Amino acid sequence: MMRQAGRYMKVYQELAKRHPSFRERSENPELSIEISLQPWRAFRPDGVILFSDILTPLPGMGVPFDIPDRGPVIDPPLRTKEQIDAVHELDCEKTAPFVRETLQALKKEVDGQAAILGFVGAPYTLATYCIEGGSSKSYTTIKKMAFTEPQLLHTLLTKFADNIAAYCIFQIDAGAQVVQMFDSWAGQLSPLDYDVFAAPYQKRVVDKVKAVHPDVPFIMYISQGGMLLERMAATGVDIVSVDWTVDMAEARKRLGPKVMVQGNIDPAVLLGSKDFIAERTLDTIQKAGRTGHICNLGHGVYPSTPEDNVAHFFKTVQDFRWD
Ligand SMILES: Cc1c2[nH]c(c1CCC(=O)O)Cc1[nH]c(c(CCC(=O)O)c1C)Cc1[nH]c(c(CCC(=O)O)c1C)Cc1[nH]c(c(C)c1CCC(=O)O)C2
Repeated sequence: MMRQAGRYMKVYQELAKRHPSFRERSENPELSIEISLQPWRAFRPDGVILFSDILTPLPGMGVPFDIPDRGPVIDPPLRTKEQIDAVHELDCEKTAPFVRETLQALKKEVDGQAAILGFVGAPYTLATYCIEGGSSKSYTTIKKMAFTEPQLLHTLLTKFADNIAAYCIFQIDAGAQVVQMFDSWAGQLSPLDYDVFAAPYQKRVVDKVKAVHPDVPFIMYISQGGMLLERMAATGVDIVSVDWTVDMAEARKRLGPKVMVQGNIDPAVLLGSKDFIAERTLDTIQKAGRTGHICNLGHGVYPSTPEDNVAHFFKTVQDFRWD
């Protein structure tokens, strides 16, 4: 599951109290290995995701960030040509050796019993944080740049695409067997602008990674991406992460047999009864069909979810057999 190392686990919440800095939890291998393994030990999923963040490689490009409370803060935000020109090439080994160490340790610990997943942020979504200075509701600062100084934004997106491709390859070389790219906020663009500011850079990352590692499955996720399924597949990814804004049967029909899918149960379903969780999970499995489906939620587990309900979701999937 995405965000499986999630905030809903009590062992995680206790560890986070002892180590209140997110950057420490995600950049100290001892901690990030431990956190990554918590859900593996509890639920035995088919995949174990690196505990990290999409912003983690930014300091290595000259863009420091902090997560003082809930959301990320980038101060000063990137808004001028001088600042964007100063964004530099990412030396993964020099600036993010902890990611390699964590992936290597996970691979060893899990020992082939589950797939190790790495992940990265897509250029457009990373740019929203850098230009807005953090999370946003309306994305007016980045859109103003897109619509008044497009060349400036294109310069930044190109640098991010090349660095993120290198970072993806670094994760695969360190042991990631699947990679997922999050372009969480690309769905906030009109389709016209998505095709100019998001899609070409997603594709640039996918093409560069595929040139080196053609057989490593690549997953793409966009928040509220239901209307973008065909566009997501057109980047050349192997697996489209589907959220609950679209029915899984319809998603399969629209994507055709060559594209695999991940998803798409509403995480709020896990706030319901055990029977309800099983019913909705089986509905998704049936609709996705026999092959090419990673059964998952459409997004991360909400922090208020009882761990027992998460366990029931896993059990429902693990006990299921096609007849
Ligand atoms: C809160 C936040 C952070 N970083 C970010 C946010 C969202 C803010 C916003 O809505 O604009 C940015 C971010 N980080 C991640 C994404 C892509 C996934 C998505 O769309 O939700 C996005 C958009 C992946 C992630 N970010 C994280 C993971 C993996 C770890 C996990 O399983 O939670 C992933 C895939 C971890 C993360 N990242 C962060 C924290 C505090 C945590 C750990 C959980 C916690 O302590 O509460 C900081």
